[in-house]
Amino acid sequence: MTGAPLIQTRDLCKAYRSAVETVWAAREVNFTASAGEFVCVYGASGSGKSTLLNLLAGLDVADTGDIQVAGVDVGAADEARRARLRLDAVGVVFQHHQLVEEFTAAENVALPLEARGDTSSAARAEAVAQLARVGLAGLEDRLPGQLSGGQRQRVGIARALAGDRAVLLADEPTGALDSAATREMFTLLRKLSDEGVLAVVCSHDPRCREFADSVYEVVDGRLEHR
Ligand SMILES: Nc1ncnc2c1ncn2[C@@H]1O[C@H](COP(=O)(O)OP(=O)(O)OP(=O)(O)O)[C@@H](O)[C@H]1O
Repeated sequence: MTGAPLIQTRDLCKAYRSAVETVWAAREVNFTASAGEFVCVYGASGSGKSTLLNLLAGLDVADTGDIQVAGVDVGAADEARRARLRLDAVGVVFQHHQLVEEFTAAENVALPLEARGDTSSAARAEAVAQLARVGLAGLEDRLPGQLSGGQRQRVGIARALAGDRAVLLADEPTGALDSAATREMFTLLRKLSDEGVLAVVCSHDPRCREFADSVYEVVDGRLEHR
């Protein structure tokens, strides 16, 4: 299922400059992706995958070019507006789950909801629903240390999607997982896309491409459709 474009970039460029060199981490990136799409992005180490995700998430700012995400002009948005975009529409997960170890699964998922002003009972109900959606019903009150690596990463996905966020940006989400948990993670991401989520997944793992609707390679900052 694919629908309206949720991400559109035009000629996005980002360079990192030091006294000795200029590294083009994004070069004229033109990228469109829609609701319900599972996009796999791969590329050599240092090619610019994380830079692209960080630009899409508004965690980093492009030098030139346009970027629209969920109806927001990210290039024109200030830091507060970009943070709000992440709370409302764009969830991000990384290789390491970045859960708060002292909080239960449900408390972790509730964090962004409480940050945007939901009451604690509404946040808890939504957290329980999101945990069920990622296959963790019944494990809401476990601490991260009482979950497997794959389960912890699922909590991270539930947290990223909590509040009905439509875009999921995942940077090497299976990098710390074994082979079976990796396959389960891609199966979950496929299911979420089938439910309407736009998932943009940077992954070295070739199995990611089997599950994706569209596949891109980043080569020296350029995004090439495969
Ligand atoms: N904050 C920064 N300052 C300077 N250079 C940077 C910075 N962030 C990234 N780079 C450089 O930009 C290029 C792209 O980096 P990026 O992390 O986006 O690549 P990547 O494809 O995600 O790599 P990996 O697979 O190793 O995570 C690399 O040459 C990197 O060294």
